[in-house]
Amino acid sequence: MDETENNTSIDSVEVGPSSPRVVATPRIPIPVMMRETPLSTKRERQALTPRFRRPAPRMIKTVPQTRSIWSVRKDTTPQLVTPHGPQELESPHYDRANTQTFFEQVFQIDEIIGRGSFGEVFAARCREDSRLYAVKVSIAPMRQHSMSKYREAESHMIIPPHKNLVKFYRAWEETDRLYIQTELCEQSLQQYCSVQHALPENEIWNIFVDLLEAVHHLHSNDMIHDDIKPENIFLTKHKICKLGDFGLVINLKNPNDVKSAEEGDSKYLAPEVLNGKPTFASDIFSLGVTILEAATDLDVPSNGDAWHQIRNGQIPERFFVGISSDLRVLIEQMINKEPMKRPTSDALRKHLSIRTRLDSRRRYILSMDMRDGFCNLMSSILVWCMAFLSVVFHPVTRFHEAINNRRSELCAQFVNNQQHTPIQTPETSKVYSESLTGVALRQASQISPFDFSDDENPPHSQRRLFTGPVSRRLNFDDEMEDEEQATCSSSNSSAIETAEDSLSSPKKPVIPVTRQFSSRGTPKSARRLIPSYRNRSGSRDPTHHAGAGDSMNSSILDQERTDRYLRMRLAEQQLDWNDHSNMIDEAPPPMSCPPRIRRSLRDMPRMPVLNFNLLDEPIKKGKEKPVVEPAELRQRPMRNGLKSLRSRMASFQGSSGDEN
Ligand SMILES: Nc1ncnc2c1ncn2[C@@H]1O[C@H](COP(=O)(O)OP(=O)(O)OP(=O)(O)O)[C@@H](O)[C@H]1O
Ligand SMILES: [Mg+2]
Repeated sequence: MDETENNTSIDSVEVGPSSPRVVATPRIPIPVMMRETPLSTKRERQALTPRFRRPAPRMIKTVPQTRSIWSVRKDTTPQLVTPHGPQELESPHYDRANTQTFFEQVFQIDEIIGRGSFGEVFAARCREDSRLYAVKVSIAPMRQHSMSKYREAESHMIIPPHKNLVKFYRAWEETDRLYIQTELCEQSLQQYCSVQHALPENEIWNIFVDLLEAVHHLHSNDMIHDDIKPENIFLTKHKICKLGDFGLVINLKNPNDVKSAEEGDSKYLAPEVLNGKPTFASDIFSLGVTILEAATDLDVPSNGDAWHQIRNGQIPERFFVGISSDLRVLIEQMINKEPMKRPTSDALRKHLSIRTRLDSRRRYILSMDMRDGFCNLMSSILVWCMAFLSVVFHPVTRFHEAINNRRSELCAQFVNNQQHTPIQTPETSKVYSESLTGVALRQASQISPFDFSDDENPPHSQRRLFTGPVSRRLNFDDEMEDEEQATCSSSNSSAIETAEDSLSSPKKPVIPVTRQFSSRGTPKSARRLIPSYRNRSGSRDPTHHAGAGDSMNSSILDQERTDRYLRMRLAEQQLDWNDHSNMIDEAPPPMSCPPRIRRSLRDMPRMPVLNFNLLDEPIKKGKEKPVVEPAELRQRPMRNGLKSLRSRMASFQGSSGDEN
């Protein structure tokens, strides 16, 4: 085709000594199909074709089931593949009795990271050392007695390890499938290039140098890789290139390998291999195409004219824009049609551009290895330390926990045992209980702490008054039971007033009594216990019709209660507060008691013993005087401690004496 007729084509622009005329044409994008040459970059192809997005890899928990046309022997025991033949495979995590495969038992499978013609590749964490590996599993069960059965595994074992080759760990066979465990890399060069497209030149040189080292290592060991391509080249997290997939590797020392040599990927295939056997030079050709693809983002053709165009050295100039002449020359030499004209790996290493980079690259890889080794060492030391510390401090933490629990148990026990309220007046109960619970009395002057009539769940400190041994100890006699207990517990002294109940019986003398259970100020829990309250609330209930017997009983009960109350008040009045011989001698609180409670107990005056005999004395009818509740007591402000109670009692005594 005449170039002058198509001067709008980019590919028609020829620059260089071979072209006499340089035609500077405007760079109008032309669809690939209309171009003179079918070669294009991968980015251009992506722009023309609908974008295909590979679906996210599926999380696989087990090795997928596959079918085979081959009838296979189900040998379930895993066999380690070694250069000296199969050997028994052992692992502390493998249980023969378990129906799962060795792979499923010893590895925790993360995801599928790749699929090839041979098999599927899984990223899996080995339970033996908790590290991640790539495990390649053959898709189809392999034919029995197949000569090439273990080729990839054998190649891995034969090739001496090299920093630019994917590291091999082990291979085993189970249920006629081959498993190859190798080092896990971050991604393949093909994946990296498909994202980055044309890579910067320094990265290209690094890749070139790494791959050249790998190829040189293989060639110097009489091995031909035969499948060099970006899909079989892997990048680590430090961007170090590693050559992998030794499925087609030819060991020149093994005549069987040479005989059964297969062609690699046609995209990267040297032209002479179509009619012959792979050679070192064919590897160099594949490496040259790989570097060309990485450097120019060329969409490498697998066949057709474009395939021949590359092999004839007719790569349009535009692909080399921005690439140094050194790199371009080396690439062109490597993809030379004539295998004899291609440089050997050794000759390439001696090239000035590569030789200068080899040393720095070696140092970089060494430093990264050392860094990784150091990080691994530190992390394993850290894990050991953490394990050690957790073992050492486990008993200490348990001990501390146990002591704390015991201490709180003892405190609770002590508080319960120390509750003593021999004088069962609302005032004393309140003072004592509040001193225990730490509720300040000044708060009580504003809001009665016991007025939670509408609250079924009073605060914890208040709830204590109605539970436990306090109320149980208040039984002066069996009959009093709930009523008296509740009277003593319920310390709403503002409830002292003339009893409405006593007015219900006109025959009885009008005696001022304590209204024991007012609907306001008496906790519901206490109200429910008390028959008088129940009767009262029952009479309010329109559905409740109390009979004559009921009212008689209740008036007798009220009378009794009033009598008892008056006797109690008399007993209180006759207390000798200065008689210390009559005091209860209590042991000091133990040290396990919280200091706050200990302090309040220490500051409290000792409680006098109540003379209960007074209660048993027969009541002298007519002699008893109605107790008039002093206004001071009724409107009593809630003040601190027994001191105020004592002074009030004294004044009350005095006032009653005056009356006498
Ligand atoms: N060690 C590894 N680290 C990370 N990814 C890997 C590793 N080995 C394989 N892969 C991924 O799995 C894909 C297929 O792996 P591999 O090339 O070994 O399989 P294959 O069956 O030989 O395929 P093909 O014959 O097409 O080359 C690779 O392209 C790569 O994406
Ligand atoms: Mg492969």
